[in-house]
Amino acid sequence: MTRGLFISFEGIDGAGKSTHIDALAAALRARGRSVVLTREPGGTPLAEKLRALALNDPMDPLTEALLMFAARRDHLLQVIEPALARGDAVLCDRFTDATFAYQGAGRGFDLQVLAGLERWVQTVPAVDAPGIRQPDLTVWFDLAPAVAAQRLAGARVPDKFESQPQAFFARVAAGYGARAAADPGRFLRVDADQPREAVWRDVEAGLKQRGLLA
Ligand SMILES: Nc1ncnc2c1ncn2[C@@H]1O[C@H](COP(=O)(O)OP(=O)(O)O)[C@@H](O)[C@H]1O
Ligand SMILES: Cc1cn([C@H]2C[C@H](O)[C@@H](COP(=O)(O)OP(=O)(O)O)O2)c(=O)[nH]c1=O
Repeated sequence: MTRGLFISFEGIDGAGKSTHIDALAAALRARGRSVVLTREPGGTPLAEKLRALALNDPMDPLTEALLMFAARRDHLLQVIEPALARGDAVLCDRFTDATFAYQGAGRGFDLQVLAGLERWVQTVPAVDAPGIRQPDLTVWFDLAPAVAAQRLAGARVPDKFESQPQAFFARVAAGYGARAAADPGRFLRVDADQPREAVWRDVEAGLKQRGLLA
């Protein structure tokens, strides 16, 4: 049976994740893989309710982090783990790196507490201790906040995070950089400040190089 494959997509709002997730899903399906496209926070009825709260209601950083991880636990158990057990490819628009980047670096919430929650939430029967479930690959769309803001201007109505000032996104971007530096083997950094076709070529090349795309 084909081994499951778990790929997350990360980057600040407007970096171009959504633009390329569908293309990767199509490329994998064209090669005969079953693909589950999903997102965080969200991906299950309960987690989508938590998403609506987390993205719209004001709350303190601990409450926000707990909602993100509560949504993640439900999503992991209901959707991601069963899909990986079937041998599917799971493409997830954001995962735990986003919590470290937004609630940790962006809001300034304690990274040690986040690391503890990560360990609790991502401990699953299919992964032998002391390991935890992590994406096999994280595609990180790296883009300067000023460029992302330009792309988003007029493109959609901003949610609670998207309406944050650029200084917030500069911290979030640095947070992603720190996560990537701590686990370089898992991260594929893509320069998102290029035309769409060039960004896609880099995504495709990175996957091919790792033997994840024929
Ligand atoms: N390489 C690119 N160059 C210019 N604009 C882009 C590029 N990639 C995406 N966009 C546009 O930027 C906006 C944000 O892209 P999107 O994929 O929704 O980002 P994200 O999902 O990371 O928030 C969209 O309007 C999209 O059409
Ligand atoms: C997964 C996750 C997302 N977020 C934020 C980042 C985004 O601003 C928002 C939703 O992400 P996203 O789905 O990328 O938004 P959109 O569909 O509008 O492109 O949630 C966190 O703050 N922490 C998290 O753990």
